[in-house]
Amino acid sequence: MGIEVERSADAAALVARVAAALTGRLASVQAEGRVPRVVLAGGSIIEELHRTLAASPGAVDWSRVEFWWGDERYVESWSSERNSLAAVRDLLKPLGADEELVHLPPATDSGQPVQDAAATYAQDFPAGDFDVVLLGMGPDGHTCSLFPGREDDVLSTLDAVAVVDSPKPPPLRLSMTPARLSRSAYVWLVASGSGKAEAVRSALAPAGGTVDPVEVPAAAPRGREATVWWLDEDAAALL
Ligand SMILES: O=C1O[C@H](COP(=O)(O)O)[C@@H](O)[C@H](O)[C@H]1O
Repeated sequence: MGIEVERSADAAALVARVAAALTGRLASVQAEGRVPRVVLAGGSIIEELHRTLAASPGAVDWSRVEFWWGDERYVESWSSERNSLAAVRDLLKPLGADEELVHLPPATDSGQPVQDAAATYAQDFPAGDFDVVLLGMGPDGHTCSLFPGREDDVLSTLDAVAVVDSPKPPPLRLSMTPARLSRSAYVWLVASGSGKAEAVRSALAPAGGTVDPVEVPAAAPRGREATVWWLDEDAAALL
């Protein structure tokens, strides 16, 4: 299935729109009597989204939502480099998430080597699909901790991989694979700013017409119902 594009005028309009879409989706899953399963991410625009959601929680019972992370930096649990620490502070605590439903990825204080930590991280994933996977994207086209040219990570059939030499610090990371991220009803990637425009073009309007997911990992995860790239005009400028 292809990637749908939703454009917003600027970063503020973008996060407001994604926040409204997410609260609507979660509320409708709850109206069906299910506990929604959401995968969170890190990165600048996603952190802005967290703060917007905390201020506009919508008609969602946030104590009845389950959370995972698409990737995590493998550092101490208290490190400010952790994606999950920012999300807990800015989103989950303000909205009253139930700690029992928050699946924090392992940290180095677990004492595990990073390869073992990746297996522990994956063991905590649900047997079924996610409802919404939220993704950010780096200017190089990486998403989660899936970096361009890392074929073993991008094409892995495992649910999660250990990244030992990330080109973006810190070097040790845990990441869901595209195979696992794609086990979701919806995959929503959010990108803002001119720094992401070239990566957006490479994924959505590539020279020659075909995208190599190994070179543009952000293009790899696909939702079972839909894959939507939510862009502001600066990020979409080269389409
Ligand atoms: O390292 C990471 O970066 C990406 C993108 O971050 P951004 O600040 O350039 O928007 C993010 O999606 C990922 O979760 C994070 O670990």
